[in-house]
Amino acid sequence: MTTLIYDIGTLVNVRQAHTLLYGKNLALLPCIHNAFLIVEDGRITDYGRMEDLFFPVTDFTFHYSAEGRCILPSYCDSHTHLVFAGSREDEFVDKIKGLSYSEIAAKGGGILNSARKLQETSEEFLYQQSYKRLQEIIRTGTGAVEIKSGYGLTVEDELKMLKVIRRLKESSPIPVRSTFLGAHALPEKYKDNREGYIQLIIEEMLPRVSKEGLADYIDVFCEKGFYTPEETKKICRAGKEFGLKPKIHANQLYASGGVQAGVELNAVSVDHLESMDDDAIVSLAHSNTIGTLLPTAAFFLRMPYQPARKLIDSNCAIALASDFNPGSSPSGNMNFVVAISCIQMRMLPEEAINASTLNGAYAMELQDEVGSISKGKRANLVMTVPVPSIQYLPYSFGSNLIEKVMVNGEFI
Ligand SMILES: N=CN[C@@H](CCC(=O)O)C(=O)O
Ligand SMILES: [Zn+2]
Repeated sequence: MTTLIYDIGTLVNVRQAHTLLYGKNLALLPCIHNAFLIVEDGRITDYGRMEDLFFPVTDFTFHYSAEGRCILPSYCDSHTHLVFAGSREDEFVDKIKGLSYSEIAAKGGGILNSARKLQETSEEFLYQQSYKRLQEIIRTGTGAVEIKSGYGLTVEDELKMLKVIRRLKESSPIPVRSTFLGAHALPEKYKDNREGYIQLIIEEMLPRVSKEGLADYIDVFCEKGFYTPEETKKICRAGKEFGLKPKIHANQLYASGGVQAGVELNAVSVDHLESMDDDAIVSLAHSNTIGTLLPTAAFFLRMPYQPARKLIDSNCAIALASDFNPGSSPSGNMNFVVAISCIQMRMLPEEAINASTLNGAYAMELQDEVGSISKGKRANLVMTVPVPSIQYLPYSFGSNLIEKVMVNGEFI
């Protein structure tokens, strides 16, 4: 089945060969104006300028005129917790009344609140709720996603979450990557026995996760009041023994050494980065580890935004992700992530698009499948409504500017 899309106003992020984009290269966004795109059996097979399209449009099984609209690769959302049970709007109201994220966590809210809800929820119901969220983010333009466990916090409940992620992988039309986050918080039962819970993760959870092939990555919430850099390294090294590469939560609330721990572990990514000191920036800049910024978490928690400009100007490799979760970012809408990155973190629109597509794909090791308009990659694309320019997308935040979404070569 061959599909031609012609009269594309701007075909965005077109690259045959590519590498992870560091520093100033993040601003280089290759585009073709007045373009065509050919898709065969779900994959991109050709593209170019309209004047170089030598076949009549009627030669193609399906042919659509984009009538000047833009086409971009779908978003690659490399950090979510979209498998969760219920919502936490009561905490949202507590935050409005002035309680901090740490204060809410200390009074049994936060991650432990979601863990209690999840433990009481059946695998089937958890799957149904999560499947709806997955469908919703696909409709808003996400074409590949990473999903974490971490609201189970017991052997059986962590496995339950990971099995739900596996079912999503099987039923999802877009690629899904799975991350084991047993070390997301310290369960109540272990509050005086940290060592005991870490032992449970390493000796009981990890072997089962590995035996059942349930995860691609290992994550730890490396933060004051959660897990120390030393504990993070211990857990991630154990994960590596089982073939799981680290992608960790670092420097969200404090500059607590998480970035340096991630770099030392050769993590695929260190994520959050609201609280960066010079040491952490230098460490990240001299590494192959991607810094994944989650600006909607900073927005929702009213925290300082990630120092995106400083990170890019220091030559770090930056990705953007939604952090979709019930506590600190109850939205998986990557259009808003891109807009807020430009508005509040002073990223250029070109940088934000690259960081949420190609670099996001690298942050899930899916760069050969998705993240750019390249021959051989999946045709996971978004078509905008008529817009005057690419810069208009983050500028006109809040409007739905996506007219159509293509997944595996089909408009959904
Ligand atoms: N920071 C740690 N984990 C999530 C928040 C989880 C929650 O509050 O439920 C995050 O990435 O923001
Ligand atoms: Zn997170």
